[in-house]
Amino acid sequence: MCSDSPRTSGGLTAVNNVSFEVEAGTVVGLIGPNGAGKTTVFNLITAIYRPDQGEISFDQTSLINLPTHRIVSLGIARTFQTIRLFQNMSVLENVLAGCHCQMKAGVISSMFHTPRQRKEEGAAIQKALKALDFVGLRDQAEQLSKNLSYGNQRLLEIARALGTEPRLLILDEPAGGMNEQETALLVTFIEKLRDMGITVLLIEHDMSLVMRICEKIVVLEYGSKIAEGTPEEIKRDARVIEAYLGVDND
Ligand SMILES: Nc1ncnc2c1ncn2[C@@H]1O[C@H](COP(=O)(O)OP(=O)(O)OP(=O)(O)O)[C@@H](O)[C@H]1O
Repeated sequence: MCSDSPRTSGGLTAVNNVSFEVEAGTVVGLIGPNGAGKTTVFNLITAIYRPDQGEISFDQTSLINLPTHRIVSLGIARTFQTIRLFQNMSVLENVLAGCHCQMKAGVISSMFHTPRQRKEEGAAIQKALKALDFVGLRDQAEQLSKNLSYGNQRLLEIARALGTEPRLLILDEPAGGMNEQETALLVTFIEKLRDMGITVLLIEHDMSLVMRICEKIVVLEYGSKIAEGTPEEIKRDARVIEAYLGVDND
């Protein structure tokens, strides 16, 4: 995947000339001070925003001009910085909502609840339960989402993304609001995802997490890329140190 895309919003160029690649099967971190343009990059990849120019591609397929549901069906799923769950729906229903955008049965099939429709629904439930199992929430499948702890709601968002069977999982501050124990568990999940061959691109302010699990880190400041490299290279990079000077990195 690479991107090279100015994105102007109300006169502000949020992201300018940012270009990087995410190698399949790796965990890559996108970091930078608040307002650096990290979420904007995610919104560009997932077609929430459109770049004014540049290219964003996934496995040699251009994502420019594709609608979000097509991007999901290519194998890209994401979570959001602010939790976006259907709070009054069950845990399972939330994951199914993600799976549904991949179902192929047409309107007629859905109206008459044909065998094809029933078969697809059964497969979606199995996929959803598998995703819940992965994040340890299967036992709570029937709970209302709003009754989950904050950390578990974040894990549910990951399960919902996994329900679409992505090849690339994009996580926006997955450890945000998690306690130490929940963060440690999250790290094991991300490592497991990588071992399963799922590529992970994440934004995270928890630097110890980023340094521990990312093979590569891309650093943004004021909408531009200021560094890219291994955790060791990034820790030593003078521009990165300067960008973070005075910022609490813990
Ligand atoms: N829809 C929008 N309209 C106007 N300005 C926007 C919009 N989206 C983002 N911005 C601005 O673009 C800049 C980059 O925002 P973005 O959310 O991408 O930063 P970020 O690096 O993800 O920040 P944080 O770490 O605080 O989440 C900021 O100055 C932000 O205020």
